[in-house]
Parts: sequence; structure tokens; C-alpha cells
Amino acid sequence: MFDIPSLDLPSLISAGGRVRLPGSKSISNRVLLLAALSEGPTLVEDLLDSDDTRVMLAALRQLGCAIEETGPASVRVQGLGGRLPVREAALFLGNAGTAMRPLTAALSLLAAAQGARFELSGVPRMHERPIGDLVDALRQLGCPVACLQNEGYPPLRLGDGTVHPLRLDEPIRVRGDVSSQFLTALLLALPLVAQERDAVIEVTTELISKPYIEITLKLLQRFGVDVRREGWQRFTIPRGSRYASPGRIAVEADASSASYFIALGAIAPATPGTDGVVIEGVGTDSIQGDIRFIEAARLMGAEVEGDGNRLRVRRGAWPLKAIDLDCNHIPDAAMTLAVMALYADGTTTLRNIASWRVKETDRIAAMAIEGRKLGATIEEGADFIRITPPAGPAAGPPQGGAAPSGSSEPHAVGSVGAHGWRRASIHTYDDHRVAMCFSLAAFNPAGLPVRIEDPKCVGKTFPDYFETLFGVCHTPAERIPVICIDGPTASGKGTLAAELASRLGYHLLDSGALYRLVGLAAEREGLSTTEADLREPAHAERLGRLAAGLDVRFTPGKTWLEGEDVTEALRAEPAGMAASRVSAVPQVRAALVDLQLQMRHLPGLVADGRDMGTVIFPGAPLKIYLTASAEQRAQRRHKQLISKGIPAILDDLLADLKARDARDMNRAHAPLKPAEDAVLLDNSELDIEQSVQFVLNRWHGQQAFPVR
Ligand SMILES: O=C(O)C1=C[C@@H](OP(=O)(O)O)[C@@H](O)[C@H](O)C1
Ligand SMILES: C=C(OP(=O)(O)O)C(=O)O
Repeated sequence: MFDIPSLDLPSLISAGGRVRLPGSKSISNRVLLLAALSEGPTLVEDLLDSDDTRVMLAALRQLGCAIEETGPASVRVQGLGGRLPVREAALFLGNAGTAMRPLTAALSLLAAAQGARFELSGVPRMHERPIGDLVDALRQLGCPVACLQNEGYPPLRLGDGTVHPLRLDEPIRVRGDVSSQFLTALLLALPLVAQERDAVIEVTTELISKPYIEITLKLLQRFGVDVRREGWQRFTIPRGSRYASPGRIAVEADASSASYFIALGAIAPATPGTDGVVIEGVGTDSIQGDIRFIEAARLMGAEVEGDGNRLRVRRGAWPLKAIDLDCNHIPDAAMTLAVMALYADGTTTLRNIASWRVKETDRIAAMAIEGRKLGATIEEGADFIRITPPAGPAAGPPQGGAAPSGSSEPHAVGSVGAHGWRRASIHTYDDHRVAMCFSLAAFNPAGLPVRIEDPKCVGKTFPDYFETLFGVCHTPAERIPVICIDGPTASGKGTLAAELASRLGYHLLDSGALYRLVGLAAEREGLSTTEADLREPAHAERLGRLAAGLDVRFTPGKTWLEGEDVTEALRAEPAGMAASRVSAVPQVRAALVDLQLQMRHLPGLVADGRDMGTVIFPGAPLKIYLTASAEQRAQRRHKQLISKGIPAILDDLLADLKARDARDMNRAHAPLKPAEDAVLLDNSELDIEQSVQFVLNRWHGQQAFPVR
């Protein structure tokens, strides 16, 4: 997950390959609750691990339900059989409608029947999301429910610690025009109390988001409860209903999450060598209503084929075709259509979406404001949004070739691109879908990068969304930004580079470690690294072959050689000295060039070394040459070694350091020197944070994202 203030997406040009999506939020939270209310254990497989399911799991555990993790995406839930071992609890439910609404109903009924008391709260936005229609229905049933701040909104107190008789003799009337989750909540809760008589629910208004009720009814069936339905107005839970665990249940991949990858396949040309975007874990047999996003995507021109558990999407009509569609049945996935509309041949209208206004944010307003930043013309109404793409001759990403104004040369780019598209920093309103939708704007035909603010908000339903996206998106290497940090030994390059990489969400290349790795691997293979031996051509060739075959991997803070964590071994002085000697061998340097170029992955790279800006990435958009006086550097290295318990003498370190500077600067091949376009940064008087801020300011200044 990108836990950083903002994530810059370079302009993207094609997509292809396979994605496996995380589990459905709507199914995961329903199944967890049903399993907790049932008798006996349920093994839940392919469960979504995200903010919304975490709050549900935490709440159920707080209520006394034993839940054991049995694998990376599976849990065993020991059902409570409708009995509450915990009679009082304060539950925090984040911004999860699928936890807040169903738990409100289930705990209200159980609290009234068993004399308990619960408080349910969430993030500030949850306290602005309506729940009054559900509260009214529960009060009709005789449940004490108090709204603790504003009438009709969480936080709520359910029950008062005493037993209250429930009135099941009359139909329970509930409105269905604000959220279908109120009806879902009652349907999930009432089987707990429909023992002596049928429980009947009457929906008093037009019901929205109907396919979510179908998910609820299908899952109730899996847990042994058959609800009778008359149209969308009347639902009867037969008396004597009891939850019975199916024993094992697997969660489908999330169809709403699939919408971003269906749209991706529709927008992006297939990467050469691929046959479009393949989505695994959800297919045309899905029980999720959002699978009907496929129909809308096809209307816009996407070629989608699929079977029970898989979809393949290719770009069809281009530009996409504008549509005018009632989206009430796909409220979440319809947001993705709003971004596809940016690539359409005319004006798209999405209708009957009033519920967007009361979700994670006011989604109609958010999509309008952010879409306009990109250059689109957008009209919004109480229950519709109308999108006209940024003006221009043809929508669509360019078909490869050099970036017209790519992020690799950000300083050369103004904020308005060809075709009327604008460079934009997308505010995401703590709404996962706003973030995921606008990532697709990175395919804009103007080749402009897109900034997504607060990218970690995708954690609500899809924590690894951006990693998954980058796994199937392609762009020419020159468009993937590289920040080079070059400089002499002990200048603090490594610390600065690692810090920058983690703050920007970029990959890290510790090229010095590559040479240390060659030194270490040579030592392990019994190959000498003395200067005399290295002058022998045959010996230098052998070392080159060793370097070419290195099995290396960098993860944050760790370096791996052939699967073994060698981080500590690499930091020791002998490895450093060997590195300096082997790095002077042209055969070794040549072997490592390819390896280094291959590390230029989306969304970007911070490369730390001595020749990053001069030799390996000469076109990098930002090159920093980091220095400090030899005395300062020797002192820092001394401190570092002593703090690790490694004995060191300051004078010896200073002498070694000067010798190494001289060798690095005077070697014939790729000597250490600043690139002509490098920015010099002397950090003798700066602490790490000041150096980091210096580079970040420089970098952000170059990006020229308008601040609004
Ligand atoms: O029941 C569900 O799982 C959901 C129902 C829908 O809400 P509304 O019924 O409020 O439209 C949907 O937007 C939400 O993400 C999940
Ligand atoms: C509306 C959404 O969430 P919630 O389940 O919180 O209603 C959503 O995921 O788009």
C-alpha cells in the first residue's frame, strides 16, 4: 500500500496481463456476520483484507466471537449461535457501511432480546452518512436506539441493558430510497428473532441498489434461511428460521474492484505480447450486481469475454462511445464510467445516482470537481452527472514512441497538455473509488502525469490497488521518473535515497550494494578481488560473468543474495573495500548496467550510486550530487560503525575515505563526478530531514502540478 501524501502516476500507454483481485467487500462482511451469528464453525476463504473487513472482524471479536486466521486470506469463525457472550461494548466501524448498517440491526435486536447495550461509531464521515430509516424501522420493532449526536446519524447507542419485547406482529416498514443497506441489515438480523412468527418487511418507497439485496438473499440461503420476496416491496422471513453454517464458503473477487481493470482494458491499447487484461476470481456467474458494469463497458465499446470465474477485456471501439445510462443498479461501478467518459466521443450522462451524494463523500460533487481539473466539462444535478471529455481531436493514449511531454522531462512541461487535458492533482476525499477511478486518467492522450492525493484511501476495499495496476500497465522506460543521488562515500546518499524512495512510493536501487554484492559473491565463490588479480583479463572476465548471473533483490531496508538476507554482511568494511576494487573492473560494470536499467519500474525509481546520473540514467529528470567534507563523512562513518559495535579508528577511516575518493574519481571507466545537469547538495551542515526536504522541494517544483 502507498502510505504517502501523494502518488504521481507517469503517463501510461498500454496494458496487458493477468490480475487477481481481492475478495468482495459486500460478500466478505455479510459472510463474516452470518458466520458469527450461525451455530458452529465456518471456514471463510479468499476473504478481503481491507479497512472495511478489519473493522468488522475487530467488532465481532469484541463481541466475543472467536476468529482464527487459518491462512493469508482465510479465517475460521466460531459461530455464536445468536447468543451474546458480551453484553456491553463500544464498536468502532470506520467508514464501512457494510459493517455499520448490518451490525446496527443485528445488535439492536440481540440487545433488546437479551438485555445488552452497545455503542457504534465511525470516522467523522460515517457520522454524516444517514441511518435514520434503519433506526426508525428498529424503533418500530421495539428496540431502544439512541442517536448520540444528530438524530438519524451515527454514533448510536443500541439497547439499554434491559430486555424489551419485540413487536413482530406487524410488518416492519422501511424506506429503500436512501440506501439498500437498511433493508439488507433487517434481512440479516430478523432471522435471529423470527422464531414464533414470520417477520415481514415492507419497503415503503422505491428501492435503490437492488442487486445488493440479491447478494443478501443469496447469502442468507447459503446460511440456511430462505426469504420469500414479493417484488421489491415485501420480504418474509419464515418463522423458525435458523442460521446454519455451510461449513466452508469462498468469497468471490470484488466486481466493483474489477470495474477499474475492465475500464483499463477498454481504454488502454493491449501491450505487445499480451491479449488484453485478464481478470481472475470473478466472472459472468458472479452474484454481485456490479458485474453488470460489463454491459455498460460494452456499450462504450469495450470487448469483454468471460466465463464463470474470469474476464478478458480488450479495447474495442476507439474513442469510446458516449452513453446515457440509468446507473441505479451499479452505484459503485458507475463511478468508473465517469472516468471512461473522459475518453468518449461525446457527452456521457449517468443518471439515477442520487445515493452517490451520501457515500464516502459527495461523489457527484467529487467526480465533477476532479474531472474538471483534468479539463473535462462537467454538469451535475441532484441525481445525475454529465461529462464532456477535454476538448481535442481524438481521445486516447498515444501509441508509443517518445513521450510528447512525459514525466521524464517534467521541467519542460506546462500544466496544459495537447487535446485540452490538464495536469492535475486529484483530491480523493478519503474515498477509495475517487482514487482508483482517476488513476485511469494517466492514459490521457496528452501524455501528462496524474497526481493522486492520499493514495492509501484505497485501503477501504483494495489496499494493493496501485501495485496491482502497475503490474499490468506499461509505459516507455523514459517516462518512468528516476531521481539519481550520486556522491562520494559516506555522504549520506543511502539514507537520503531510501528516505526519498519511501516518501515518493518509488523503487530503490542501491547500486553501491550491487558492487558490494559482487565483492561478497566473489568471496563466497573463492574468487580473489586483489587489484593485482583484477588486472588479469581472464580473472576480470570471470568476475564479469559472476556479476551478470547475480540473483539480487532489494526490499525496504534489506538486500537479498540468492534468497539470503545479506544486509549486514554487505555493510561491513571488507565488503565496501572489495566493492570499490571490483567496481573499477569494466567487465563488472558492463554486467551490472542491464541489471540497473531493469530496475526502472512504475511508478518511479530513486537510484543511489556514483554514476547513476552520468552513465546509467543520463536522461533522469533529477540528478543530485551529494557531498560533504571528508572530515564530516569520516566522522559520520565512525559514528555509524561504533553504534553497531564495529570497532573503528577515526584517522584510519579518514585516510581510507580519501584513498577511496581518489580511486573513485580517477578511475578510467565511469569516474565519480557530478553530471553536468546535476544539482549540487553539500549536506555538511544539514541533517537528514533538511536534505530530504531540499530534494523533495526541487522534485515537486519540477512536477508543476497546479495547487488548487
Ligand atoms: O450492501 C452493500 O454491500 C452495498 C450497497 C450499496 O450501497 P447503497 O445501498 O447505499 O447504494 C453500495 O454502494 C455499497 O458499496 C455496498
Ligand atoms: C459506498 C461504499 O461503501 P459502504 O459499504 O461503506 O457503503 C463503497 O464501497 O463504494
